[in-house]
Amino acid sequence: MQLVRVALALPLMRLFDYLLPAGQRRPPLGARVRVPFGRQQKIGILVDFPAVSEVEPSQLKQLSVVLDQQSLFATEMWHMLNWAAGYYQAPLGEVLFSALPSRLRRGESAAEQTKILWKITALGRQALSGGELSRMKKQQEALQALCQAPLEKGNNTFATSIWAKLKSKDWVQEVIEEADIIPWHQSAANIVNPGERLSLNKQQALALSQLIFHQGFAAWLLEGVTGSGKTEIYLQLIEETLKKGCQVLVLVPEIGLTPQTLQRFRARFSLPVDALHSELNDTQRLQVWQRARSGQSAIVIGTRSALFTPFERLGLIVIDEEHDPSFKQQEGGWRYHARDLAVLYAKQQNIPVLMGSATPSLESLHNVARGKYRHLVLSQRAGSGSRLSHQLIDLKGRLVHKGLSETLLRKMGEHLEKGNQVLLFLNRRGFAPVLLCHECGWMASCPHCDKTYTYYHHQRILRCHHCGGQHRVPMQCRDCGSTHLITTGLGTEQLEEMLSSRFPQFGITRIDRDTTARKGHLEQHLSDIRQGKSRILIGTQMLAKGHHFPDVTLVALVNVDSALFSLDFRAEERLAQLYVQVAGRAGRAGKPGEVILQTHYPEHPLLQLLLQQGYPAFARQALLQRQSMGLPPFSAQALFHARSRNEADGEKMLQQLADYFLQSKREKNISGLEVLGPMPAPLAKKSDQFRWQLLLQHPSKGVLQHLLTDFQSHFEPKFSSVRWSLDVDPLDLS
Ligand SMILES: Nc1ncnc2c1ncn2[C@@H]1O[C@H](COP(=O)(O)OP(=O)(O)OP(=O)(O)O)[C@@H](O)[C@H]1O
Ligand SMILES: [Zn+2]
Repeated sequence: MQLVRVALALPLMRLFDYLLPAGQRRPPLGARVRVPFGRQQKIGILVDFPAVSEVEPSQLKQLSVVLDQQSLFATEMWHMLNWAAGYYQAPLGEVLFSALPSRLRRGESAAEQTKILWKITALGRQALSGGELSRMKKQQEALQALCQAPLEKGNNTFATSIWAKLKSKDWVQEVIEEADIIPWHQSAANIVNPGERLSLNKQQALALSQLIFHQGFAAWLLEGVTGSGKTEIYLQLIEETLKKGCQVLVLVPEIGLTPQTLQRFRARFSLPVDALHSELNDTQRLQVWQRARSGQSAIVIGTRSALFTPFERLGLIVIDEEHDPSFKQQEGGWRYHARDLAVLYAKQQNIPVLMGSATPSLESLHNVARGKYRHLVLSQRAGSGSRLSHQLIDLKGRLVHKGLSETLLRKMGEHLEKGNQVLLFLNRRGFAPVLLCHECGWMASCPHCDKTYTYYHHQRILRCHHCGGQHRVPMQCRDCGSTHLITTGLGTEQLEEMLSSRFPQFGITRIDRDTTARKGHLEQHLSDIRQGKSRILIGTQMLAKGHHFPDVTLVALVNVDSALFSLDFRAEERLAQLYVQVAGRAGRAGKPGEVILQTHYPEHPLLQLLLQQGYPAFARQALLQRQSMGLPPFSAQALFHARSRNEADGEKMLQQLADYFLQSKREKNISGLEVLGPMPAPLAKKSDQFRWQLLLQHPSKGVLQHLLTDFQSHFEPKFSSVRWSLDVDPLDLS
């Protein structure tokens, strides 16, 4: 009897063996199968045909049914995912399943379904024009929509009941859509919309010609200052790739934040551009997966997980803002880095990968220095973008109005009077981060997280930014009973309030997670900014990323001092990147741009270096520092997290791990291994869970890999009360 080995979507490192029913043809690796598991049936993915099983032959069960006659994974994808499961020490089942759209995870068919469409009938048109529908608003809207184009049954914004009513009156009918799966490269004559393409400046042209001239795999780092026209280079390289009949994958940090980018791609190409964003439902996600796989999409744009989209013929991967930490999965069972995997994947396929940033990660710059990545540089802004002037304002001893210095307020006035826009960056939402007792110093803090509550003035509420918990604002101090409660610190809500009384004549838009939580609000805010309705822009990180606002001439960073003294060794890199990205929103179209940074520490070496010599000089120095301290990218790290409701258990479990690794170090004589911890995580308690961590570090990735693999096969931590996870190449130590 034929044995098959199956990976299930379970947080377990082991695989499961079954028997193939007699007489059944051997399915391909990467096909889904349904198997008995305890009393249930589970979907698994076939990963091996072992010769023998550790399970007693009498205990082996037969698999129930084979769901796919073809593998769901192309060879390169299969290799990449299998490699990644090993490298990131993740269960293969979790890895393979997370690469599939959820409908396939549930066992639905992978083949493209013929769609059923709703179309309007002649009777329906009569009803619409005859005004019979004035009291049936929804039905009227649905018919009006059908006048534009047919809608897919089961995949549109109108309720099923509306369609039932319309159908009962014969105003609509169901029509089966003719399958048209002609790959675009067989049908398309014109790839680019004329008039959209820009003529490149010298630096851009040089970079593009190197990219085009090179054949096969190469990892390119395009380091171009903000507004230097990196996107234009992506677009023109993509055009060349499409002309060869190949598809393109574009990875971006957050697609919802910058709808402009997507619009720019759609405006440029007259071919199908599919976006994978958070608002797609499961059906739409599956459709993008199918369209890319069958070659119907020319370009797929998406965040981290879009890397797992199957392509019929992939020719290029572009990664925009490659330094962005969101490319690293920070939660769950397998914490992969999409950029690093993309490089490996591109190599297997022998295609180029182009990574762009104004502020490349130190990892990527190190890879350039080691000759692993090729470097392209754009040192000047393109088109009418101007050079920026930078200024530090020393807040020490100055008069400050709610966190803003007189100098900044005056500058704001000047820029606004000239008809320009001003952008204020403050990475803290809410009114104030602390509510405290003026008599005794008690601070209102979340009982579940041991962190202070953020105070929201407008809603009169306290909110915990870690667990999302809420509390009404107390009237009195819990310790001394005083009613004299005050806020300290500044959040975006308070900044908005202050500025609207200071500059009542100018519209203000605030962009943070609170003002954009509802669907459509972000788009509304961005459009207010673009139309000039609002002239003062206040925002958190959300406003710093990739936006192009031509009328912004002044950008101010209100308060970034806490990042200067963080314990995280990556904090300086993050701050430098943030500064450059935020600053880069100024002076992008013809008008000179000014950047102001307020600080109590103007002499801080990081600020001095960054402002006087720019990001490349900062990065060079930061790399030297990392090297002298043996930190990444000059060493490899792996971080164990443990969390439990009981304060002691997480620590105990990690102590066992630490002992295990220290023992391995002695026994195997591994010099250079550092075992740091267990120590409380920087956020030591969250949602009633106590959080601990243990950090391993070794100069060699390979050595660390071996240790971890050994660990997985030898060590079973015995604490049922503790949930733990392992993060290889961690980016976030919180
Ligand atoms: N060759 C060119 N000639 C004229 N204008 C250009 C050229 N290249 C780019 N631009 C314009 O310069 C602006 C910035 O370009 P683009 O958005 O491509 O830069 P970027 O480097 O991707 O920016 P960022 O990293 O800040 O997002 C855009 O308005 C773009 O239309
Ligand atoms: Zn909390």
